[in-house]
Amino acid sequence: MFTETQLLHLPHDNDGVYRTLLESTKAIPWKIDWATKRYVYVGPQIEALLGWSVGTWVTVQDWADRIHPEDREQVVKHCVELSIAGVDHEADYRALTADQRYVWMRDTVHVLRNAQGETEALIGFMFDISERKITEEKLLSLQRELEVMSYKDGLTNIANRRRFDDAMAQYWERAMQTQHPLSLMVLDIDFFKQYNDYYGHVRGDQCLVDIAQMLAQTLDGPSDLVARFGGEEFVVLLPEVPAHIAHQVAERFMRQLKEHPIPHPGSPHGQRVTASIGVGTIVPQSGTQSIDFIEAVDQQLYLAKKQGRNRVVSQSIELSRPAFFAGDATPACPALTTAAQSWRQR
Ligand SMILES: Nc1nc2c(ncn2[C@@H]2O[C@H](COP(=O)(O)OP(=O)(O)OP(=O)(O)O)[C@@H](O)[C@H]2O)c(=O)[nH]1
Repeated sequence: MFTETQLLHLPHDNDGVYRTLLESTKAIPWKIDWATKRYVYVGPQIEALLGWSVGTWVTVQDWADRIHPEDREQVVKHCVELSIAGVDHEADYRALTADQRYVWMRDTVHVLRNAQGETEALIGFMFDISERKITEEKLLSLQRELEVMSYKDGLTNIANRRRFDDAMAQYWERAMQTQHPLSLMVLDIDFFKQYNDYYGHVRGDQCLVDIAQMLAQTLDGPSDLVARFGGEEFVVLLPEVPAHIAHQVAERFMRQLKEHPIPHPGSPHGQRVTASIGVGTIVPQSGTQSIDFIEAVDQQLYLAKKQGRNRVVSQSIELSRPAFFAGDATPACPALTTAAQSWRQR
């Protein structure tokens, strides 16, 4: 235990008013002599919070030893550096309790300096901030949950359009840097209006869920991304995948759809649900835009529809650079016709 001389000396505190005040707050006061790195005083509240008796706080080593190993190095370094520099500071860390739990603490430290400006002592307060940390962690996890939700399609549980747009921007940039191919599939369910008309919207929704799952199961690349583009249309991004493999992936999905038929009495293709798929592959060049690539692949989908549906149409896509790059009046993507757009508007 501390002897009376080791305890904090408060001038003009003959009746112990200041000490009583200090020791009745929830914040735990302490003082360290900088030359010896020994505790001169620790408020008795420490025992109620951490279980370590006042007498066990002898040197700063006792403090450091009771910091969570994951927090220790960074907290000690931070506090020592600022103490030497004579700068007041604070630190949050997990403190070990006598019964081997951890409590989140905030230490606020005031540096006392002598007439020469040298650090003489540290005084401060420890606060129990566990409640605040729990609330912060709950908020963080809610925030993460919201972020995940904001990237998911509510019906099918796969990625949504927002997630696709982000992934496309990222993969496009990477493919531009590496000059590796990037493939895209755009898939649209055939005669889906008739499916809804025949079975109703609830069964229609279930069909979309089944197609999304089947599509997700068809993919095996670690960075492949399947997303619902909107309505009964899906997109699949295949980074680092050349044209012939992308075509094979699309055909694999078509086989799945055939082997696990979803009845569709209104469809001329075997009275089962079928899909049309446009596939495109590109090695992006500077000055080209991902939106032009998407539209060019969309045009392959349009061709698949036009040629009778229930098929895959693939093409390697080369985009012209926009006029301001090429220095002439060539449109950004001459391959794009308005046909794809007019089909889309139907
Ligand atoms: N159940 C359900 N239906 C949807 C959803 N989103 C879009 N649809 C329906 O999908 C149908 C799409 O119809 P169309 O664009 O004419 O396409 P289609 O009948 O599949 O014809 P083709 O694509 O030309 O083969 C419409 O009836 C929409 O109501 C959805 O979330 N749930």
